[in-house]
Amino acid sequence: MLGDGAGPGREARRFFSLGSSSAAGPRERTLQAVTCTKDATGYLTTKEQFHKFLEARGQEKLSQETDAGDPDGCDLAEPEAKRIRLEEGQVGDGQTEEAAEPREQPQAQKRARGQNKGRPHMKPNHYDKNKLCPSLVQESATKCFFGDRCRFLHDVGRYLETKPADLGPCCVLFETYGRCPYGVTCRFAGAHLGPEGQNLVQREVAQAPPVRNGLDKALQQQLRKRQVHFERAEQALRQLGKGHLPGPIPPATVPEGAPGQDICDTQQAPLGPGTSPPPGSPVQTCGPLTDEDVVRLRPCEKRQLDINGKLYLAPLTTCGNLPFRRICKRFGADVTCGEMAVCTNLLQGQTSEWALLKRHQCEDIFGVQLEGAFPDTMTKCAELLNRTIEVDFVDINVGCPIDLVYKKGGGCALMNRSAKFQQIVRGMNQVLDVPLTVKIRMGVQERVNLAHRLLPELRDWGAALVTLHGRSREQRYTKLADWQYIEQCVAVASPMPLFGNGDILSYEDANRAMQTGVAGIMIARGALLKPWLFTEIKEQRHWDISSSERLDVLRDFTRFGLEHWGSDTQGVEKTRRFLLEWLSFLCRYVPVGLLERLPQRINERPPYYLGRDYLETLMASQRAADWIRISEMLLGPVPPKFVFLPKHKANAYK
Ligand SMILES: Cc1cc2nc3c(=O)[nH]c(=O)nc-3n(C[C@H](O)[C@H](O)[C@H](O)COP(=O)(O)O)c2cc1C
Repeated sequence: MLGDGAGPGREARRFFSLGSSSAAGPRERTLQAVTCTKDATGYLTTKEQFHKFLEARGQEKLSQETDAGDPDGCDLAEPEAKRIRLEEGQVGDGQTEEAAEPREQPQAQKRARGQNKGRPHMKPNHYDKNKLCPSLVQESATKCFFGDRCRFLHDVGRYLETKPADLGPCCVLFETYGRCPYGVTCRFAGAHLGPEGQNLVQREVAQAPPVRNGLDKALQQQLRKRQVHFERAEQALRQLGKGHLPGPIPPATVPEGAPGQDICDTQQAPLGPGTSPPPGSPVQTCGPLTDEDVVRLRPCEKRQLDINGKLYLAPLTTCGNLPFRRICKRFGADVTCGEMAVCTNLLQGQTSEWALLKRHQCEDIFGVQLEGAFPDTMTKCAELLNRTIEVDFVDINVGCPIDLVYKKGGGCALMNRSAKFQQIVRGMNQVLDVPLTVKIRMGVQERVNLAHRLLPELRDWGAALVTLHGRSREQRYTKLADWQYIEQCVAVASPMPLFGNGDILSYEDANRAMQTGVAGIMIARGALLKPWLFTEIKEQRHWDISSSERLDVLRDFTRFGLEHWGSDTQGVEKTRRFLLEWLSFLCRYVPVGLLERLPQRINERPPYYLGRDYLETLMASQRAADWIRISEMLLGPVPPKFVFLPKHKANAYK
């Protein structure tokens, strides 16, 4: 029996078997506690007993349960009214599908799906009423433009009187870059403030900025004023409107019949008005011409995406943020993708949407994912991204089940709108210099599979790769992914590579998946439950990771988070919220050493169990208050009146 070794929490050791309940079919096997160590309270099978036991051991009682997590044609243009805004962190797929729907019905009447509605919404500045004016923090800023009307403090002394205590002696930004841009507002400011309160600079910032794909302020202005021209997109859309099915337009367009004529590299071209030369005038060059400039690219000459056999970390709204992806990269993820971005929000220059495109330098094969329902906005957005960001591929989310997206014809709905779907794929493909990939589901309704019919079409439309999530929209996470169907689809997609996605939580799952003939696998919840899964797959082993090693992983996440979101109060609290969202999934991991039979399966619901030490027990708790406690170990005490309810019902097993 595994997990039988001695350890500090020996008396609390539990063993679990992966038995099938008599009523359940082979697919609905549950995790069952088969052995419990007794203490005065008897078998620790209930929450109350579990708490009593902890109390008896002198451990602090785990906090009370919150209600977090219930266990369980030719028209190419997007109508203005249909433009949508997803709330920050709303999922593009997965379990929070109703998060943005209007509340027409009382909560009780609705089917409990995988998201927590009515979450307390905190404004970002909620914690920092006594904020210091940025003009006093930013080194480049000289004076406050708002003068007397500025609502922030201008007296550093007064600010310091109310500023909460430092959270630690070391500032990650100061340590990494030799200076902390948050200066006196940093929650670790003691590490870099001089005797007179001046912000110290240790050394010059030598390395290139690690995060790419930021939104340039000038471009944002132009987007907001709708001054950006989309020449390639418009050309592509014109052709599509006429019923032509064109191939990709080369990055630098050459007027017909004028080979060798001067051209302007669109990558370098300014984006605003006046960027296009007046009609009839020769197109200007920005540098010497290459052969590629003067010869049209054929589809086969587009940049290729060769990720066969690689481990692909799925796009994960809210949870798949840049700090989390850095963690997964360190554990061996090969391919990463940004969280789903709404194309209309990108076209409007929304800062929060553009933040989803950011790429860390460790992300060597990186793509971004777009959601949209109309060829014009999707094609324009593709052109915009082609000119402005560094990516290896662009993915379209045609698996998104959320009603808000679906009802507007996006996400999964595109699988039933093949004319629009085709125009989107062809239009985007035409303006992108990087490969276009598509993520789909089996279909929309449970017993009406569409993927096998769409895959040959997607191949003809020019998709470089498709990922198939082996479930329908209707199914959500209620049943296991259908890998048999994925296997059938491999042949029809060929020679286009097909990645398979669904339920991979161990190297055995990964091996089985690869045996279906897919080009590679995409991992979503498996990475949230145990980001070291990538190592397990690569090293073909189960890793009985200790609770202190897991805490180190979380510590790294908070360091990456502070680097990414900032080390001032706002950055700390943002890091905490994303950590808490992740913890709502992490708690589902059952340590290898406690399992009687390996491996853990993703649809198995772990019972209440005791870990081999206090931390392991705490990490297994499904209570938001215990996740908060873990966050406090890493980021200090939460602000007064802090509340947290996860967006995703991570434990929505069915
Ligand atoms: C929290 C969460 C967020 C997700 N966000 C996205 C997303 O933004 N885009 C997307 O295509 N799929 C998204 N998905 C779906 C996953 O990428 C994946 O297709 C699905 O979870 C099945 O894979 P799994 O069984 O490995 O979890 C999300 C899933 C979860 C659990």
